[in-house]
Amino acid sequence: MLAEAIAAGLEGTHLWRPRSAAETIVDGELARSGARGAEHAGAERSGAERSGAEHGGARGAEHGGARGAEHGGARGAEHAGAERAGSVGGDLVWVEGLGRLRGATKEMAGSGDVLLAKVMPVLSRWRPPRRERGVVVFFTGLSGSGKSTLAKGLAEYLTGHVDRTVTLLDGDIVRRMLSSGLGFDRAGRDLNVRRIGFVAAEVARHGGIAVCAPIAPYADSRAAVRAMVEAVGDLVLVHVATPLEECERRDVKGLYKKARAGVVTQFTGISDPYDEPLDADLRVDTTGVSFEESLAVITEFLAAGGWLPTRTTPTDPQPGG
Ligand SMILES: Nc1ncnc2c1ncn2[C@@H]1O[C@H](COP(=O)(O)OS(=O)(=O)O)[C@@H](OP(=O)(O)O)[C@H]1O
Ligand SMILES: Nc1ncnc2c1ncn2[C@@H]1O[C@H](COP(=O)(O)OP(=O)(O)O)[C@@H](O)[C@H]1O
Repeated sequence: MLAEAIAAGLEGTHLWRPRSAAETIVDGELARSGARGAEHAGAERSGAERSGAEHGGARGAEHGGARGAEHGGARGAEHAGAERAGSVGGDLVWVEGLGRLRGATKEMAGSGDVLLAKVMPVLSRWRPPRRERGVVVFFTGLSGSGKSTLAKGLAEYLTGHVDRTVTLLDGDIVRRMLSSGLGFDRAGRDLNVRRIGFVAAEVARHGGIAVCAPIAPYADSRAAVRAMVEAVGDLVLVHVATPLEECERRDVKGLYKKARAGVVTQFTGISDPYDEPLDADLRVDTTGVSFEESLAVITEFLAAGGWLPTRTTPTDPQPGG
């Protein structure tokens, strides 16, 4: 009971959620067996279902046809297991810690209350509930997929609705201010993305929200970012999975045309690789979907995951409004 009391006391009941269908908690201990992952997705899923988006990946089916935004892909059964263990804020670490704590207190009969009073402040500092925990929303995707538009929209939305600092680290801005001089070869991109991860992790360390939007084409660099961020807070990886054909059709900056002509070299998707993320927390294809719809999918995901108060989703009435 002690562990449950601590989780409840922290308003952090979400922390009890196993991260995938393959992981569960049995009597306060972490086990990898089965069913509870999907069960826990229920409450989180409802908001996104209202918007016709898919959530809580164990189901895996896409709503709204080919144009629908797909949700929670990496939480799906296909990604269950090792890839997810310890990710999304390292909740398993938290759960395991509480499990161990619970085991220890069983041997200390009668001392639970005293222990609770002592450990609560420590645990609270170590792992605050998600609404207060630093979080990095990291968009990745091809040029023209919609990263900057969505990142800017999300940052503006958060600034207006959440009482926390919001830092926008857009790819273009970072390239000018933080990574000027770096090229688009592998080493340049890797360093650029790691720098973004470092700055974002510092924001998260102090309880803020960082919204990042580089292409971040390499799995290794993204993994390094995840490690940096999850040491201090949560990472929500959003794969803006707009297909190359659509990005090229948009050709917002005319770079695809130049890349096809060989004027711009090492262009992601044309002459340089993009590693499709296998660990994305959310996957959004913006093809034929309005900006407002895509943004709502993201804010609802964040609200359902406990990072935002549920009432701040764009479709819900706002205080005073
Ligand atoms: N060779 C090549 N490949 C891809 N992109 C190129 C290239 N050269 C310039 N650009 C422009 O730079 C923007 C991508 O910069 P990023 O810092 O996000 O890239 S990376 O994460 O370091 O790979 C990218 O911006 P977005 O279109 O906003 O993604 C491009 O406009
Ligand atoms: N649902 C959507 N979400 C975001 N952008 C969209 C959407 N639908 C169309 N777009 C358009 O796609 C383009 C994406 O450009 P941008 O945000 O600069 O992409 P990136 O930063 O990935 O290079 C913009 O012109 C934007 O208006």
